Amino acid sequence: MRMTTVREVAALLGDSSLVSQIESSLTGISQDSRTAQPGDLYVALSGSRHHGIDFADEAKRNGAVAILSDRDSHTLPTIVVADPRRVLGPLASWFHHHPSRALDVYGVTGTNGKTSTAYLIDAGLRAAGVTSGLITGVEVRGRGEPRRAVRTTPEASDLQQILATFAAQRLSAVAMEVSSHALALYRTAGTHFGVGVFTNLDRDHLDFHADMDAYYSAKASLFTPGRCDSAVIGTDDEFGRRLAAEVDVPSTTFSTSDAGADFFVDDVRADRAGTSFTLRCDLGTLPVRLRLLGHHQADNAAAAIAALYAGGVDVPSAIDGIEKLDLVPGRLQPVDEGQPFVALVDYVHNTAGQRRLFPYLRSLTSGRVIVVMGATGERDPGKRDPLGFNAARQADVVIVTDESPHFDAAYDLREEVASGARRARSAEVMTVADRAEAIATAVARATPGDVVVIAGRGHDPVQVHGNVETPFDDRAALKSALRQRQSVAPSWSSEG
Ligand SMILES: CC(=O)N[C@H]1[C@@H](OP(=O)(O)OP(=O)(O)OC[C@H]2O[C@@H](n3ccc(=O)[nH]c3=O)[C@H](O)[C@@H]2O)O[C@H](CO)[C@@H](O)[C@@H]1O[C@H](C)C(=O)N[C@@H](C)C(=O)N[C@H](CCC(=O)O)C(=O)O
Ligand SMILES: Nc1ncnc2c1ncn2[C@@H]1O[C@H](COP(=O)(O)OP(=O)(O)OP(=O)(O)O)[C@@H](O)[C@H]1O
Repeated sequence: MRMTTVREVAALLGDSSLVSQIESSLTGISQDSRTAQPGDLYVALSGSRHHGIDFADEAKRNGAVAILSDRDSHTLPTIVVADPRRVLGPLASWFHHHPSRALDVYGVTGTNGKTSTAYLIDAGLRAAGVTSGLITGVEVRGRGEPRRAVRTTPEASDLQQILATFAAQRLSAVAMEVSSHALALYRTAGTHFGVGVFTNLDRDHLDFHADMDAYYSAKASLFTPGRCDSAVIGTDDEFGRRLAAEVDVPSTTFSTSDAGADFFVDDVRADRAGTSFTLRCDLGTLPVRLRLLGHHQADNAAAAIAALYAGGVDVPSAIDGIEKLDLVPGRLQPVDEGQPFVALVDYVHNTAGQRRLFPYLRSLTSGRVIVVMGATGERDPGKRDPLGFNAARQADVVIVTDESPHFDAAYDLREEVASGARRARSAEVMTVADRAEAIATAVARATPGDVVVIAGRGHDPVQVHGNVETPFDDRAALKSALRQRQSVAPSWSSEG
């Protein structure tokens, strides 16, 4: 991608006089009136609920000096362009002196595995001596204190600010998640990716994308020549195979099923201690032993290794770091209070994730698999029934509870999931509205040798009812329930 000059920005913005006029006074770019700062250009976007221009007065009160929008405003000097959302990213990149050009940016997209793969890439970079920043739905981590993430992929103005901070901190690389929302909403426009990774694609987010084709196209747009130098593509599903056939940038494939892939994952073994596999590639036959749990982490590790190879990183050193990664927060995270059964927290929230997760859980026990689950509000209603059905087909006890209803009715969410579970006619199904109580119920029902998994929220530190955020961490709640049960039954005598 060519460097964007003021002239090119003016072309983007269509009004060079105003650009040069504001350029000297511009000290920031914001797309939210509530967080606009003195000296900001406020980008008033048209959205599904509001038009930002309606908040121009607030932006002005907060010190904004000009507006960029698709319509004029009498509140502040306004640059009018046809599609401000498309312009925002390149403009923010220009404003921050194109930070992504000063960093090796690894972008990971796909339905599942984005967070895990980003953490694995980061671990591999650090072990290979490459200073790396991390931008995931869990945290944003540079050299300073990590910050809790607000989005899986930050808004365009925030993203460029973060990348500029990483460049100023003299980091050499970034591993980041790229959500399909971010791609569809041009949040990563203006960002240059050295390596783009496509993990997999299956049904999710069809509340936002019109259909699977639109979902695929959003993901595929990451791998556009000029925006992304090389692609690493998982070819275990039809969309990955389609992308590998269509992509116009140099690409590398990884697979657990196709021995002809550039990186072939063979002989995967997953137990309670970790996951081992053999990676066959032109570097040879590489044995890999992860501390991470679940067969699917072999897929993510292969994606990370292939990405680092494509990025020119020393692979043996990178593998050493990947093997030492203890945990991806909230992804099959064990909670152990000495109980005689396995207790895990996982972020699985779609049927593709369940299809990989439940066989692993089943492999850990000759006893029962007890799952606590629900569905988040304002997300793909069409997946709720299948989530319940699929869980009940593979678990023995399904306890349906609240996740974050947002403005959806919590009772309806639970009933949609529970009716799917009951339809499976195979597991014991119950609904417990209060999440802490649901977790305590699972712990109370568990007997020695069982597996308990608290699914759907992973690392998520808050539950959202309406617009009220209440702190709630599944890992802490599970720990508390285990301690509570031990306190009343120190011998863990079974109540199941
Ligand atoms: C579905 C989605 O992603 N929507 C995003 C989209 O909202 P929108 O276009 O509907 O915007 P809107 O709410 O109508 O507001 C229009 C404009 O007015 C601005 N505004 C609004 C109110 C105000 O007081 N002041 C103000 O300036 C907003 O910042 C926005 O620019 O643009 C907004 C700002 O650009 C985002 O905040 C908003 O993210 C919402 C909050 C969201 O929840 N997004 C989630 C789904 C998301 O992005 N998730 C992905 C991962 C996938 C997942 O979570 O399922 C992620 O990358 O995090
Ligand atoms: N490669 C994979 N294939 C299938 N399922 C996976 C894979 N990796 C992880 N999962 C499952 O999906 C869940 C989410 O994993 P992860 O957070 O790494 O992916 P993600 O794409 O970032 O998810 P999200 O988009 O919700 O942030 C995990 O808890 C696990 O159950």
